Amino acid sequence: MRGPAERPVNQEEPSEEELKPMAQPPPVAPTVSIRKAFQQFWPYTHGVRRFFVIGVLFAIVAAVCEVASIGLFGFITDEVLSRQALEAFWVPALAWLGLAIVAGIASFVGAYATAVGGERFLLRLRDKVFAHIQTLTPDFFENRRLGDLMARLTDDVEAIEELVGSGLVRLFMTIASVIFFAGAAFYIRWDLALVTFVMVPAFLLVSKYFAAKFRNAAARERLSNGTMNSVIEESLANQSLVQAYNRQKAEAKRLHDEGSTWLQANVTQARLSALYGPVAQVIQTICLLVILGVGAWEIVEGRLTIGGLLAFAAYVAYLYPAVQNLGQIALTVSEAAAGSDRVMEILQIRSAVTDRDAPAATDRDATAQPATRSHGRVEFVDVDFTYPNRSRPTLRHLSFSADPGELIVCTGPSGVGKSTLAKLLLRFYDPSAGQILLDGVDIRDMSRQALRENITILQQESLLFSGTVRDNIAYGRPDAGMDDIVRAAVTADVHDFIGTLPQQYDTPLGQRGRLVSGGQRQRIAFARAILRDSPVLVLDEPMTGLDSPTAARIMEPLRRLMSGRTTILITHDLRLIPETARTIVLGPAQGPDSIRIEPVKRNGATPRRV
Ligand SMILES: Nc1ncnc2c1ncn2[C@@H]1O[C@H](COP(=O)(O)OP(=O)(O)OP(=O)(O)O)[C@@H](O)[C@H]1O
Repeated sequence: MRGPAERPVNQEEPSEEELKPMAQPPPVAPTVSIRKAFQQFWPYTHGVRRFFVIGVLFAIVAAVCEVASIGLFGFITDEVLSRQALEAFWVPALAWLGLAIVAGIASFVGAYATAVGGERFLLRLRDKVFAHIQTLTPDFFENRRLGDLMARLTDDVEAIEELVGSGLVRLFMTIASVIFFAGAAFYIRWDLALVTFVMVPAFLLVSKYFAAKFRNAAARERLSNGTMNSVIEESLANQSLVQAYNRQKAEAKRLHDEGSTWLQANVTQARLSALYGPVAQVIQTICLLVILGVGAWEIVEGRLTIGGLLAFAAYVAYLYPAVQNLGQIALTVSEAAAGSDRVMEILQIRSAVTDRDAPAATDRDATAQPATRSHGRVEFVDVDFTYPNRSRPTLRHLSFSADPGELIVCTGPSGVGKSTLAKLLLRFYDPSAGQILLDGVDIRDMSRQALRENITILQQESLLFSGTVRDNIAYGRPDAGMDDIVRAAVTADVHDFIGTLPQQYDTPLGQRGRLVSGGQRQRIAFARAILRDSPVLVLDEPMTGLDSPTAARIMEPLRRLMSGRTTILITHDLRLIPETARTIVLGPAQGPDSIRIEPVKRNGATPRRV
């Protein structure tokens, strides 16, 4: 969170003063070219390309119909209007109507196919990016702001669709229109058409100038959109803290500041977009006037009919917006490139922890098999670990083993690495040195999925979702029947409490399960762990935040939960430690003897640390 607000916050509508442009944010130019961004995301269109092809083909049909209609208009002008021959009107008029209907149908089919292809592409790309993010270790999330990630998954992914989906279709359509209308203009009078083409480079230069500026503004807009989302997400997720500490105004100011940056970038984009149209319009008008002037002279000289001139002018009137559109597409694509840069960055991050492929596993241990249901023997063999962004090791020379069904208590001062031990066992990270074994197999030789099937972790804060009680208990075993769910709830001593809820097992638990108390959340989490029924259990401070009566109440369900499972109980709370448990006392990782295994802990005495 930021420091205290530096200037008073206006909680009403932002004043004119506040809406004045703030200090210009540093330009954030995308680091990838449009071509590279396109190459990166084009493969994701596999399976939907046919929609884009249909979109382009039907748009071309519509453009051909328009070209033919204009030809008919010229014909009607010369053959019907100039000669006042009404009988010659009906056939071209009917043909024109037919062309208009065909063009209408073709436009509809083309636009619809493009939209379907674009939406499917969006769905697929978002799924892929989300699936990729889920392969990354918790380390990635600890270093990122969730709101920004959400913006990348929604707005930025949408922008990419503009690049490789609808934007591409529009590009082809526009190029086809330029070719047809220019071809028709050349067909009528090639020399006059050449005059009109003299102005085309002016369009292209203007577009290039605008696109470069637009791209810069778009990159800033994408960035501030992500930051704004982060502020909203953080602030809403921590509302109780915000309100308890009277930080509403400061939070509103944070959002306002980020919103102002976003506003600036958007206003710049809108200004460029709005300016491009009139500038192009002026160029277009100059061209039309040149054509009319030269055309009038040609008519006077008898080298061109009025119908010919009107049709020619109409072709050019269609041609220039198409050329102008090319510039507009360049602006949209620039925006898309800014978004694609942010999505590509995420896709290029590789998880520090990966599943070994089969040959590598074979090199390591010819007998290694992915675990199905393990017996639950856990061994740490001389394990060292340093967090990626830290220079000092957190764990050094950690060795211990737990037999199937045994309880190992892990204690030691705060920050010494107890929770880290659990993260290593679940392969959120891999040790820097040493090995962790499950049933004698190095856990790096198992798939992460198989490993995690065998381990259930209960973290310091019981994490619940916003679904119902039933959904939350069945989270680790979605196929569980109601009987199993109820049995788990009874064992966790939470069934009676659930019976008092308005919709019993169908009661929604609210955002992060906040509609129930800490102790109730804890027991629901126990029921979830019981239902999952894995052979290894890691309990990270299961009593955190509970008062003595509540803690006493969950002791019995906790014992039931641990019974028959290899349990690593991380705790400072001596009430939890049974007489017979082996205790590991972690000390600061300064030397090889910093970890001590105490055989038995008695009389609630604190184990000594070496
Ligand atoms: N993702 C991370 N990146 C870098 N350092 C980390 C990370 N997570 C934890 N640490 C550091 O590693 C050390 C061990 O943290 P850990 O959470 O394992 O301690 P702990 O013994 O469980 O503490 P507590 O009893 O307070 O829960 C701490 O110094 C902590 O700051």
